[in-house]
Amino acid sequence: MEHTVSENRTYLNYINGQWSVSSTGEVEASISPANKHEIVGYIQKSSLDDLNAAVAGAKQAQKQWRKLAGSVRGDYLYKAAAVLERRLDEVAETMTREMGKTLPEAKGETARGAAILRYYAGEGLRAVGDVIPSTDSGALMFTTRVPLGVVGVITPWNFPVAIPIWKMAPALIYGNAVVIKPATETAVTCAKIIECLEEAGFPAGVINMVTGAGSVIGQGLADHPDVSGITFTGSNGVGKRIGQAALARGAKYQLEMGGKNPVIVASDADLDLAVEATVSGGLRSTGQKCTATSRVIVQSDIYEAFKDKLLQKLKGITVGDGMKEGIWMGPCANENQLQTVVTYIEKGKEEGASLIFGGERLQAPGYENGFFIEPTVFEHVTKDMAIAREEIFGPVLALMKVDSIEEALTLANDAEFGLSASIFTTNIGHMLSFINEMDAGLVRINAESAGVELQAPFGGMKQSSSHSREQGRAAIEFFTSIKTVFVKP
Ligand SMILES: NC(=O)C1=CN([C@@H]2O[C@H](COP(=O)(O)OP(=O)(O)OC[C@H]3O[C@@H](n4cnc5c(N)ncnc54)[C@H](OP(=O)(O)O)[C@@H]3O)[C@@H](O)[C@H]2O)C=CC1
Ligand SMILES: O=C(O)CCC(=O)C(=O)O
Repeated sequence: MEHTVSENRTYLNYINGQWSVSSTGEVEASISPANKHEIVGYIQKSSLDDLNAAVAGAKQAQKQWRKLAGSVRGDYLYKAAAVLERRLDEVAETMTREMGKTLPEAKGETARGAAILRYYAGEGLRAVGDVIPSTDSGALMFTTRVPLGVVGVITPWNFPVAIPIWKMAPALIYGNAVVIKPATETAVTCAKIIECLEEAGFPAGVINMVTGAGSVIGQGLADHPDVSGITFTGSNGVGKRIGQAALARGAKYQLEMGGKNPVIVASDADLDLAVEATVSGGLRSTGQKCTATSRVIVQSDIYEAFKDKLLQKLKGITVGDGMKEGIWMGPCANENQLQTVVTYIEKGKEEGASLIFGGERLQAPGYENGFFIEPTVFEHVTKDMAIAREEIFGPVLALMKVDSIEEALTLANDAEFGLSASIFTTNIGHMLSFINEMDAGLVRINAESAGVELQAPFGGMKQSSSHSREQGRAAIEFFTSIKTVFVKP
């Protein structure tokens, strides 16, 4: 089969300030999910020797890096933001070609990456501790914070720019060195971020990237005795394994995992707003966000009106190659993901839910080489069905009908996960019940479940995370340790 080779460059590991060839000599192609014959670039299948070299370089570099003033570390992040902004179009295009989200979404995410870098650059000048009155009037007692050392960063493919940056930027500003293992699916995009960081002039060894299999390089980071902290976003199974490996050797860990995010539509809701937000929150990025809406819980008296408006809106969704203008929804990011979505659609039908929109893989001419699926809606979904309980990570909405807000809240909370949840209502009482009773790390009123603000804490309850929070000032809790200082002259 002829390959449309759009780029035949191999993206190397970045170790101790050098672009390095792996000891394995093996590479694999990163392909476009919109056209599996299009190769975006080649990435290395690295070995534990490569990882060990990266960790050793990071360990050495961190000793000097932590001694710099926070403002000096911040200057590197400001420079990186400027470089990323200059290369925004190129980075965003690589992201779209490599994982499929539409170009406007990819551009928005890349701009968000630059904003995150600037936010954490500013952290270099903010307070880190408290003065605490001692019981000894002649003593000074205060807290300060110290970096962990070398931080391992394991990232998924669904936010190829924002997630690596929202993990690396706080790690760096607080004085850690990093070794990142990006998702294989989006390693070319990650290499471009690392190029931006390199251009910003970070000292050699402070930032390292090693590509390769999760089971080798990701697990190797989790097990490595010189890696003091591991931050991970991805699936629950892998996250739990990483957490256990880190716990076993006393390392700090932070896990962001799945969601089964509900939206409640109350009788008094602005239905147009609720429909708009359900479509955007559930189907943007082809439903591949941990914050994506997947359960739509609607009060019975407005159920039919909501459903009609929703189906009407879905008819206007254009599916296709995210590089093309006018496309609203791209493909699934890879073939496995497409298969997972198809399997859940089949399960939904088998378990007795009614398919009322979409449900088919798109394979007509123009789609045949990509991993495209229609936006899909089920109704008559009951709480025990797989499509109501498990994370699908695809453009599938499950409609559930309830009689009251109390019933809606009970159903919304009947999930293993607790990441994000929304309610659409104009009733202040419903809003307050939702804020108080909804078990989720993010609760949003009259706004979609997806989309987080970089300056606010982000993380989930229950199985969605390791109960830690990322982003905003909350990041300092993971990337530093508190030291309590008692000074007696
Ligand atoms: N919470 C979220 O935002 C995300 C959730 N998911 C969920 O996970 C499902 C599967 O997606 P998938 O890409 O397979 O997610 P994974 O959890 O497998 O991948 C996430 C990251 O972990 C790495 N990894 C894989 N195996 C190991 C391991 N044994 N030890 C350490 N690191 C490892 C991956 O590397 P490599 O790419 O090389 O395999 C990748 O960098 C999705 O359907 C979705 O439900 C997926 C992505 C993001
Ligand atoms: O909704 C967002 O912007 C962030 C989602 C996210 O962190 C994820 O899907 O991993």
